[in-house]
Amino acid sequence: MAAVNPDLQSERDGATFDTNKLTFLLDGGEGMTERRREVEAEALADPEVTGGPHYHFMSRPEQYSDAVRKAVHYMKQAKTGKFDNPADAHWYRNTLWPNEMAPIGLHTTMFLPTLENNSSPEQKEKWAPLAKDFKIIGTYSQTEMGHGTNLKALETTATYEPELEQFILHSPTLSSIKWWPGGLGKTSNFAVVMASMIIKGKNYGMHPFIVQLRSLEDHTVITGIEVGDIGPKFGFNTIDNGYLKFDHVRIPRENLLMKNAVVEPDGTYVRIAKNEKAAYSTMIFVRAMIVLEVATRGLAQACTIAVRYSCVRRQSELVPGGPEPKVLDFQTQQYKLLPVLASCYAYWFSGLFIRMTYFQINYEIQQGNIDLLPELHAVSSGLKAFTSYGSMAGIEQCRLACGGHGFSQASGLPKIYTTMTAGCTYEGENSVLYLQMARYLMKSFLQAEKGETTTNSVAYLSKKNLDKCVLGATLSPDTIIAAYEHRAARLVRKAGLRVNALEAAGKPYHEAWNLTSVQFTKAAEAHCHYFVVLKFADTLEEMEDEAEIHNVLLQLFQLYACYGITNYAADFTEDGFMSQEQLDMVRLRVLDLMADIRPNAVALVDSFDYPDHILGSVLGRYDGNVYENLYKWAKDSPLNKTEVHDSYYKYLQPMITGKSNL
Ligand SMILES: CCCCCCCCCCCCCCCC(=O)SCCNC(=O)CCNC(=O)[C@H](O)C(C)(C)COP(=O)(O)OP(=O)(O)OC[C@H]1O[C@@H](n2cnc3c(N)ncnc32)[C@H](O)[C@@H]1OP(=O)(O)O
Ligand SMILES: Cc1cc2nc3c(=O)[nH]c(=O)nc-3n(C[C@H](O)[C@H](O)[C@H](O)COP(=O)(O)OP(=O)(O)OC[C@H]3O[C@@H](n4cnc5c(N)ncnc54)[C@H](O)[C@@H]3O)c2cc1C
Repeated sequence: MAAVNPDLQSERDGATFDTNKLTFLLDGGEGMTERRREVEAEALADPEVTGGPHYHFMSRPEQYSDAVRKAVHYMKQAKTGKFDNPADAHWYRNTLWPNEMAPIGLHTTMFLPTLENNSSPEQKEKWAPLAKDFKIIGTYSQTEMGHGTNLKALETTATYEPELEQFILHSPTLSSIKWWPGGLGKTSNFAVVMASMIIKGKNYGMHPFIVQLRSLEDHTVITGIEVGDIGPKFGFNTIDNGYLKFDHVRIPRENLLMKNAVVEPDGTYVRIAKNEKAAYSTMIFVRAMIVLEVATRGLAQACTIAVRYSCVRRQSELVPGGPEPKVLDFQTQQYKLLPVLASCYAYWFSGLFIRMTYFQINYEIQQGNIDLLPELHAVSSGLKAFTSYGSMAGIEQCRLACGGHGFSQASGLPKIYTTMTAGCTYEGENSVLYLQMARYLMKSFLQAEKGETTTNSVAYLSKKNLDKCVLGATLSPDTIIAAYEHRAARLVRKAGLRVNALEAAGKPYHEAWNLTSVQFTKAAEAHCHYFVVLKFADTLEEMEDEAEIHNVLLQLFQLYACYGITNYAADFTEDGFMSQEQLDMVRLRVLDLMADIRPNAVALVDSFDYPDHILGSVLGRYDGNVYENLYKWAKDSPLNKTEVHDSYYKYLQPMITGKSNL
């Protein structure tokens, strides 16, 4: 390995804590880190993983094709049973497709989980092994050209015919064509298709059906089905998001996944699930995973790149006539990057929390206890929206902080951004998810107004909140949490009271709701902000024995919280809760905290522990040897393969010389 750039080495030498120990905390324990590193090291040593063509120098069809090559490599490895632990599979995939979507991504994240969680025991026994062994490759096909959000309006029909015990799948309109499912266009031969189930003229709403799309022999499309790729996108170009149209395609009754509802041979419909939204369960799972796996990790990579580069890049003057400083020594550069880095840590701890909570509550749900489903739905929706919006803005901030070189694909940042930002839309558009959280907040507000106790994430709504902020210069976690609680409770209450007032003035509830939805979206955001602050504080409380790490995490916590207060100052001050003096103090503390964190900035991003291959960035290389590798990158550009490009002979030469050598 090349020598490390001394400007980065000096940062590492000056760190006040052991990065390894912080990595253990982020991974969930030393054993988890060791295992992740083993899996990554094995993948990195494999030329099938690292040795393919250069991602950025391929056309889109080449990018897709190379991603399929990798998919086959992955599936061969998986078939040996080496990824029986889902976490191992996950680390391997992240190394194989760094910031790319695998053509079989939906197979692993939604198709298989839907088969496992929505099938009857017999169906699970039949389908899950086929999917696990990649004998069939599937996707999750729900969204249509006309509707993604409003699932009640999905137009694809599955009409039951008792005589033959079959469902007939049909796409009755242009807008009913399935549109967007990942891996649908060219890769998958099966899909879970969400369709409105009709029995004897009655529409029972969206249900999951397993449907074969292509021959298992030669991949030709099944009669009555039309399927294809939807074309190039803002990102996600290694995956064939697709369209799918049915023309009266018959499938057996048994292809309705029957864990939550059964259709008997004579067409009798029997609901089994206690909650009518049981068919939405895979979406909850993915939303809960997006927080850490998509939003936070994307941001962590962008921070790694921008912070390292900011310690390698020297520009301008700090001391008149003095040497050019590292750009991270400018306060404005710290202001661009360090609050973003703090938010990344904040999201990380919320991500760990919601992942664990998902598995705990889902276990309860599988045992038949659905009491906590509304809480899980609300928190996973809200956190997915809050963290993906925050990461989207944070990654762009990181790109801006890298100046001109940030705009080059060599920075790795455009790829990280376009892949991550899709997470603001898929799996529930963010405003729509905030409004789901808002429904929960409205209900909880009404409970609190009645004097009932609210619990879990909304416990603060029925508590007596402080009227005056007691935040002082020590910035204790308790006083910070109290301030965020006050803000969220006030915004929820204000929105709730407005709904009530509009209704009292004669507006129907739906109109009162729509007229309050901007306020409610802000209330939902404030609630999520509070929750993320709370989970960060909980993490600090649980790890008090690691003094050096605790110190630096406490600084990050304080920076995250203070920066949030300065950004939303009106929310904290307009009702007189926080005084102008307190706000001024918080603003100054942001600057002081940045200075405190600055010496550990590189160590804090090193702790995310991303191998260079995953970062895919010339600017963020671990060794900091940026300039020589930027030069190499440019020389590798396909446009430089010949001294004179073909376009000269085609277009320029005839214009300049009046003749053509072609
Ligand atoms: C190791 C592993 C790593 C993994 C690593 C992951 C990587 C990850 C890569 C991903 C790769 C790309 C993957 C993209 C894949 C797609 O994008 S798949 C398509 C996703 N589509 C969506 O998310 C659609 C969004 N829309 C919806 O979810 C619903 O229609 C809405 C917006 C929630 C509204 O639903 P609705 O039926 O109109 O319901 P609504 O009348 O609003 O509410 C009725 C009641 O149901 C409740 N409700 C609504 N939804 C739910 C629910 N899901 N559950 C429970 N209750 C619910 C409401 O709270 C409400 O309750 P009440 O207030 O009445 O008590
Ligand atoms: C990269 C990517 C991958 C995807 N993968 C899959 C997949 O594998 N499988 C699959 O089935 N789908 C997939 N999707 C589809 C995705 O789930 C939907 O696009 C998403 O749920 C948003 O729905 P929509 O497109 O209908 O947006 P729309 O609902 O049309 O959103 C447009 C605007 O309308 C607003 N809006 C809509 N309804 C409301 C409301 N009730 N209140 C207030 N505002 C509202 C939204 O906030 C938004 O601003 C994917 C999408 C993308 C971009």
